[in-house]
Amino acid sequence: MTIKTIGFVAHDEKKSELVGWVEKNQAKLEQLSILSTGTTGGLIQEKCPQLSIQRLKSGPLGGDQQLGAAICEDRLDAMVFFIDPLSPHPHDVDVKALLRLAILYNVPFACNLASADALLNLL
Ligand SMILES: O=C(CO)COP(=O)(O)O
Repeated sequence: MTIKTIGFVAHDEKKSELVGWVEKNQAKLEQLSILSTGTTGGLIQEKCPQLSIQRLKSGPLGGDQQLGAAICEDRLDAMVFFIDPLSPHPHDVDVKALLRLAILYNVPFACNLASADALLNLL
């Protein structure tokens, strides 16, 4: 499996965890094109200006659906989505739809630190 493009998403309570993980692994991630929901992508870009990040809409405004479309169109090879399991989200249906498409299209995705570390081994 060749991973050229990766998606990054995190719910608010998980954003600092994801930004820290990307910072720690940026040397490996620099070789990839990155798609990210708007707010998550902005925070990552601030800390890691050398990464090439295409920022989509914010998640609640359609960013999760844009990532889903990228999966359907074969434009996303892997995804790290740090989900907050303890808070309700108004766009929960979008989150579910994105995960459903990742499963359907056999796109590897990681939803916590341990699985994100494992995903890195595919790069
Ligand atoms: O809500 C999100 C994922 O469901 C993330 O969107 P943002 O990165 O724009 O906050």
